Amino acid sequence: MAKPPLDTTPPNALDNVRVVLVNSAHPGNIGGAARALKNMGLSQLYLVAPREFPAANAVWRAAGAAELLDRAVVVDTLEEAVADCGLVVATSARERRIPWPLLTPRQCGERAVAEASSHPVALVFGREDRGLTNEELQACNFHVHIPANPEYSSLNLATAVQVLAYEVRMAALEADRGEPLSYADWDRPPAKASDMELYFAHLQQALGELGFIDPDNPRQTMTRLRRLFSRVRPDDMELGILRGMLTAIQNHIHRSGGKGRPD
Ligand SMILES: C[S@@+](CC[C@H](N)C(=O)[O-])C[C@H]1O[C@@H](n2cnc3c(N)ncnc32)[C@H](O)[C@@H]1O
Repeated sequence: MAKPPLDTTPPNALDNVRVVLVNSAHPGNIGGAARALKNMGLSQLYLVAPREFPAANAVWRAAGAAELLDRAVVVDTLEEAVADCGLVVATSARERRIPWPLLTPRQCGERAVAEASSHPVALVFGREDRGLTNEELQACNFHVHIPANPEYSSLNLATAVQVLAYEVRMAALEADRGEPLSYADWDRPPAKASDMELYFAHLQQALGELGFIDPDNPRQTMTRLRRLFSRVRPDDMELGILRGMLTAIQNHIHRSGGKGRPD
């Protein structure tokens, strides 16, 4: 009897890493991404407002991975897709004006696997024609750029998914061999993406009341603060402390009947 192919899948290591496709235009790419995921032992596919889905072309391109399409989670916004995630990594084919903390694809795979044992991890991919918006990128902890030919660096969407899914699998196989990853365990889980969004809204409101920013026109200040906190990645308890501090500042402002900074 023929031996079954060697199963090198690390148990459970990959179930907590999801791939999020934002506003994909071509169902063939969704199918291609599903196939890439299944080839690499990943299974969680999230679709943010796909232009055409379900679609026969997606099933055709998915080939033997069509069940991932049946189980795909379809949501309206990126915020919903990553709400419960402790680590959110955006992929981008080009550099942005305000650079964000950057990971190589290899570091991304290692970090995703190291963190997936304690909380859901999201890898976010953009639209075929214009990638992710700056706002979407700024909702993520890290950016990953696949160092392709600088003269032609934009990969097909499903191909980009394949590259990162491969790195996640390689990191999972390394971890399974017991080779230590360079991330120390933390005593608390990192704050969830949805809690970070509530924090940023609270911060903007408090800084507005303080007179530090114009609430209607915060310019780059909020973006830079977002980047700062994305870099720090507070845990859930630290975020609670930060929100408590904001509330105390707001109470103080309200008690003194006005803005913090004299006009
Ligand atoms: C065809 S690309 C979008 C290209 C788009 N014109 C742009 O400038 O962002 C579709 C998606 O694939 C991923 N991608 C393509 N090339 C990439 C690269 N070199 N590094 C990281 N992600 C890449 C990103 O998620 C990107 O949003």
